[in-house]
Amino acid sequence: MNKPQGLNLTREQITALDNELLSLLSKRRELSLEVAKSKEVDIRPIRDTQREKELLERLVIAGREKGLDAHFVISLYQSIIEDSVLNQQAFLHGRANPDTQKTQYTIAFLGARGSYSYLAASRYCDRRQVNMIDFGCQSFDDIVNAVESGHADYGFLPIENTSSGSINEVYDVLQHTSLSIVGETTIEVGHCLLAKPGTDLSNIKTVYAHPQPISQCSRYLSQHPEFKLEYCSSSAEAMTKVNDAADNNVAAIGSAEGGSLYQLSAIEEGLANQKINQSRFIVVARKAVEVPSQLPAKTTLIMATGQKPGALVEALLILKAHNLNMSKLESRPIPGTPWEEMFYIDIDGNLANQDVQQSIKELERLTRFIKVLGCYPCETVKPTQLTQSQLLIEPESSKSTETKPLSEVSNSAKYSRQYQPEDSEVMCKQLHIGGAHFAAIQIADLRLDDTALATLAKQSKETGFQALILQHSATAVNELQLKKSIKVIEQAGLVSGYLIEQEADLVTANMVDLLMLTGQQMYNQTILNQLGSLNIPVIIERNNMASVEDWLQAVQTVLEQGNQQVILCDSGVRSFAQPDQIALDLSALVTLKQQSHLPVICNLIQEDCEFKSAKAKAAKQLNVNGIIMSLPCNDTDISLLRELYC
Ligand SMILES: O=C(O)C(=O)C[C@]1(C(=O)O)C=C[C@@H](O)C=C1
Repeated sequence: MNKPQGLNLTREQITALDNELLSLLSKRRELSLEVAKSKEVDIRPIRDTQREKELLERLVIAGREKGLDAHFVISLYQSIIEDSVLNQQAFLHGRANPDTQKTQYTIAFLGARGSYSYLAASRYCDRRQVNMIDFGCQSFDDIVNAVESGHADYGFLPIENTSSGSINEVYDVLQHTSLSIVGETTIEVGHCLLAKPGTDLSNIKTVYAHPQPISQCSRYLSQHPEFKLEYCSSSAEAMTKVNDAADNNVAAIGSAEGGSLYQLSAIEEGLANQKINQSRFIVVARKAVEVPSQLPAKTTLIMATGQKPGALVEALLILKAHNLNMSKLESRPIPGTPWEEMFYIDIDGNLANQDVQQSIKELERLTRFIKVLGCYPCETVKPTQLTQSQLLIEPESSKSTETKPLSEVSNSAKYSRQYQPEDSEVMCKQLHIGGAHFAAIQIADLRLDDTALATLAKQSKETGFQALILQHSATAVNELQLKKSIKVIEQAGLVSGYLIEQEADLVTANMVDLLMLTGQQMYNQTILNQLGSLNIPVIIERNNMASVEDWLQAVQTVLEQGNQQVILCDSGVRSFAQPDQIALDLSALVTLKQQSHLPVICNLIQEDCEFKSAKAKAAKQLNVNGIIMSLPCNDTDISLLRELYC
């Protein structure tokens, strides 16, 4: 074998080649801007997916001839095209709003340099080739105040994350601001464990992080019970703490990019539960902007429908009638009006569009309050895909061996609508959940004496509950006591259930009518497998730090084992600003109802009293199939239940 050329020489050649690649990419960008200019004149949409398909198809063939595989070529060009589309959008948006064209923007964001908000803001400025002047803030209110008062040109607010859902506090801030949404941007949130260079993982005792990264990395953190978690107001604060620490036994969760600003190294990478972990930010400014018709636009509305039953559904039907897609729906309570809620709706459409204008007019007649928060370019560039047959295009030379088309095997998950389009129903004696059936369930402490339990169970039945789930956090189940309690429940005409908090609790499976798995055990494969082998309904509660994807994965495990009587139960997720508080995740309910045919119920036990009613009613409007409350319930809960049954 010939002696290979020296490493240094090869590396020099690679460096030279990379420089050439960069020059070519830069030239491609310039040409893409030329295309934008001609599209501005011809008024043609920026996106041309037919052109993209032809381009990808041609490149896959050309790449194969040069020894490059199709997947590599496609993912490379999907990134290049995304960059090209976003640059064209930024260019045309700037042209349509000349007063926004400056050489520098003062940007208010959460935390300091290095925080995810900072990274999102600097990326936004980079794309527009403007300098960014930092205006780090301590809270969302401060960000809004900075822009309203003119101290900053733009504010960056995180609105949702692919693993932890909507950021409710930002929606609350939007209720009271005079600012308009003028843009959005999504960044990849690659969580790393950041420490001083040379620090060994085994030395780490304390981890500083913002509550959101903690929730998004819950699986990694559960594998490190030795870490003491310290909450910080931003990832930048977490990094500062590690930088300032005298010892090498502390780490922060943040991005590698942000960490480098604090001289920290990533000692562990890919901490997030989900492979794709992205955060979407909205950009707010004092003046609304116009979006040229060639750009894909989003319009965000805020509205209150009043207490009229079915009003939200009627409002959504207006959008449907105008063929408008709603990409997001969120609900928040209105302070001072405990029975009403404010809805936030993202519509895929331009405010200047006839259908959008007409729907707003029609919505005005139906609502007590409606305001457009802004119309802005949509920055989600859905990558163009090639079909299997296009991907299997073989180079001319190897066409002699025919490629068999891939069989269309359905791999849909059992919980999904692809697997079963219609809503499924779970029936258990007098308890019917799913489809058009709405159910109410209570959770009671097993330590109640039989007389007290009998009185409460009777009240529960009279109030409209159909099932009572017993809970007892003791290490071993007292079977005798349990049997007596179950008898009392059945005598009251209720369905009996047991809350599974540990493996040992599974002994109750042949005593009660149904089981509920606590969210804390949602990742316990042994329990999931055993629940899957049962022939009674099981309610799977979402872990308050788990993503919807993880939750559905747990449900899939149960379904695969055979048990098809599965009910999903959302008990809320940790709140962004107050990690000690649990709040129902309404946007997750929308996603869930779209993705899954299984019945969904909401557990209101941990919900803040102030927001409980508004949240429960919004959940009902989103076609949730039932609720869980604690036993006994108070007068407010009773009247809420009555309203929910209406
Ligand atoms: O050819 C165009 O129309 C372009 O705008 C250029 C380009 C590209 O970068 O290749 C970008 C966006 C379109 O969707 C298609 C192709």
